[in-house]
This record gives sequence, C-alpha cells and structure tokens, in this order.
Amino acid sequence: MAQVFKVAVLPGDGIGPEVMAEALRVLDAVEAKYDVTFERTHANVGGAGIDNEGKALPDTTVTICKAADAILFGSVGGPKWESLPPDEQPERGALLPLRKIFGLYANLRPAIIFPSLTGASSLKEEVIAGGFNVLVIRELTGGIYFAQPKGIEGEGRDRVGFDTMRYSVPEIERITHVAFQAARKRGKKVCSIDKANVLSSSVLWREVVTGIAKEYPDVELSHMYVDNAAMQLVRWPKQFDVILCENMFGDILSDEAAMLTGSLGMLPSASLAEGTFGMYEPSGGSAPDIAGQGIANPIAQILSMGMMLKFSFGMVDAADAIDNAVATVLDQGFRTRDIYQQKEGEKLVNTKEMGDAIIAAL
Ligand SMILES: NC(=O)c1ccc[n+]([C@@H]2O[C@H](COP(=O)([O-])OP(=O)(O)OC[C@H]3O[C@@H](n4cnc5c(N)ncnc54)[C@H](O)[C@@H]3O)[C@@H](O)[C@H]2O)c1
Ligand SMILES: CC(C)[C@H](C(=O)O)[C@@H](O)C(=O)O
Ligand SMILES: [Mg+2]
Repeated sequence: MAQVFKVAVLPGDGIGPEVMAEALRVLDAVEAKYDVTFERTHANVGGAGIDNEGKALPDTTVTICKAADAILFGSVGGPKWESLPPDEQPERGALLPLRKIFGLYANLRPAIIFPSLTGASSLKEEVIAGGFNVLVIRELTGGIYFAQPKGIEGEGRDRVGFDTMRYSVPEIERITHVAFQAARKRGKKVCSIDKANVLSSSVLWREVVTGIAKEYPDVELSHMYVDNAAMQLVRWPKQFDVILCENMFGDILSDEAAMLTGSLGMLPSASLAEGTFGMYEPSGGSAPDIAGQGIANPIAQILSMGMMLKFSFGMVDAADAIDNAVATVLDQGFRTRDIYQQKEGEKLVNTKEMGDAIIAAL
C-alpha cells in the first residue's frame, strides 16, 4: 500500500496561487514516480481568507492545518489589505499566528547559487566563482516579532510606537541546537549574528550560544554583529556556512542572501516545529508588482515543497531529485524574467513553462 501524507495547501495572495500551481504539478510528478499519495486539502489564508471567509486566518484553515502532516504555504499580503487594522492584515493576522500556533520556531533558508546562475547574482563573478552555499537559520517564534508589550499609545503627535525584543534561555538554546546539528552535516561552521554591543537580548543570546557550542567541539563557532554581517555577506559570502540569527536579523539577512543567488524567487524555506511537522514557504512575498502576469519564478515554491518531502516525510531521494531537476533546467538555459540575463543559450519562460521544464527533468 502506498504511503499517504496529508498536506494542507495554502496558496494565499498575489503570485502565491501562481507558483503554488506549479509546485502541486511537480508534487503530482513525485506521486507518479514514488509509491506515495499526497492527500491535499486547500484552504484560504491571508487576503484570500479575508475576502472569502472574513478573516486572514479562518478557523477552518487552522482545523485543516491541524489535521495535516505538513503545510505548503504560498505567500500573503498586498496593497488591497494594507489599510486594515494591523492585526487583521494578512501578515500579522495569518502568517505570524500560524508560526506561533504550530510552534514553528526553526526557519531554515538555504541560499545556494546554482553554477549556471552565477551571472544572475548581484555580485561580481570573481566573488562568487565556484558558487556558495549558505544556510540561514532564523529563530521564528520569538524576539521583537512576538514579545510583549508592543503597540501604539497616546494621541496625535504625542503617540509612541513600541516593540519589545525579548529572548529566553530555552528559546535561544533550542534554535542554537538546530544550527549546530545542521552545521555538523555540512561545512561545520556556525556564525551567530547579534547586536551584543547594544542590545541586552543579544548579550544573553551570545552567552547562551557560546555555552551550547561546547557540546559541539567539532563545529567552529564565530560571532558577528549584524551590521558587519550584512556587509560581509556582500563582500565575501563564501566565508559563511551556517548563519544563526534571531527573528528579525534573520528576516533581513535571508533576503540579502537570496539576492546573492540571483533572485528572491529562488529562495525556499522550511519552518519547523519539534518533531516532523513543518510549514514550507518561499522566503519572498506575494510580489504584487508582477502578480497576475504568469511570470513569477516558481522555483522557490518548488524547492520549498522539496524541503517538505525531506523534513516532514523523510523522502530524501525525492527531495534530491527535485533539487537536481531544478539544477538541470537552469543548466538547460530556462529562465524566468527575474533571472534572465539575455545571454546566449538562455530561454525566457513563464511560470508554467518553468514548471513544465522541471517536471520533464524529473
Ligand atoms: N511569506 C510571506 O507570505 C511574505 C514574505 C514576504 C513579504 N510578504 C508580503 O508580500 C507583499 C509584498 O512585499 P515586498 O514587495 O516587500 O516583497 P516581495 O518578496 O513580495 O517582492 C520583492 C521583490 O522580489 C520580487 N519577487 C519575489 N518573489 C518573486 C518570484 N517568485 N519571482 C520573481 N520575482 C519575485 C518581486 O517581484 C519584488 O520585485 C507584502 O504584503 C509583504 O508583507 C509576504
Ligand atoms: C511577511 C512577513 C511577516 C514575513 C516575516 O517578516 O517573517 C516575511 O518577510 C518572511 O520573511 O517570511
Ligand atoms: Mg522576509
């Protein structure tokens, strides 16, 4: 009997449904190739939740996610919902609550430059020659995103807006273990990012990370201030292996790392809870500037789906096959507009044609 995995499919807004459609077609191909069934249930989230069911994270969506083995998430947000009260908007009303409800504290964002895409990177060829492979590990359920108090108080020009940056020892410990365990399986280096010259939460972060590192003598630990890290990433990205960050620093540095690989449309992500449950989503957003045109790059969504196969379903071979199929189509010259260089041998394709090429390569 074929194994059955339950997937909650949340396409969301903007390019979300466009790139999700391609990821699901690739999932069909995986189903046909391996002895496995993916039972998929679609649900509204973000602006789609607001428009169809009256709120960004409808109760039915939470129920569907709870019944699933993993969540495949597109992206949420857009100008249409930006004037709603902040807590009702797609990001604060759906994406952040999903992360909290399901305890998705470990966000893995691998920024890998495919050899045939070095020309699409914003860096000079000599800086990235030979490629690079950085894994950003971002704490996802703590820090300034979630800690209380936060809000806006007062009247008129006397108003103040405030957020709280706060980390507990257990929160720092568990994400640090994720980083060191990941580093063990790859380049054996962790660079922990903080702002310990200014922030108390960072002083504690550095102390706890240093303590945990003693349990991993085979992994080299370094510390770097976040401003320097932002600079070092563009100066010499190959110095990094695993980058360990708190929530907001990881948000910023992962977009930066993505662009080094050519496009935000290339960067997948896995948001993991304890155990095997996870939510898989591209690192980029709903891209309102290109939504509805069928030109978005589906690769981040497809690679995120591959991460789901690996981390939630243990299907390492299938995940590798997807990574290889993506590398193959890039070698063959297929390019969506965001990674198109107008070079000889490149074929400009739309979202669906990129999906077709990846399925053919698979
Ligand atoms: N996980 C999420 O759901 C998520 C993540 C980031 C931003 N957002 C939301 O998305 C909306 C737009 O935000 P933004 O413009 O700051 O960021 P964005 O990531 O949506 O877009 C930034 C730039 O990257 C490009 N881009 C992103 N993904 C692409 C892809 N797959 N193919 C080709 N180009 C791609 C866009 O066209 C745009 O020029 C906002 O509402 C924001 O809150 C959602
Ligand atoms: C949309 C937003 C809330 C989200 C974040 O800041 O975490 C996004 O930028 C991301 O990187 O997943
Ligand atoms: Mg972000």
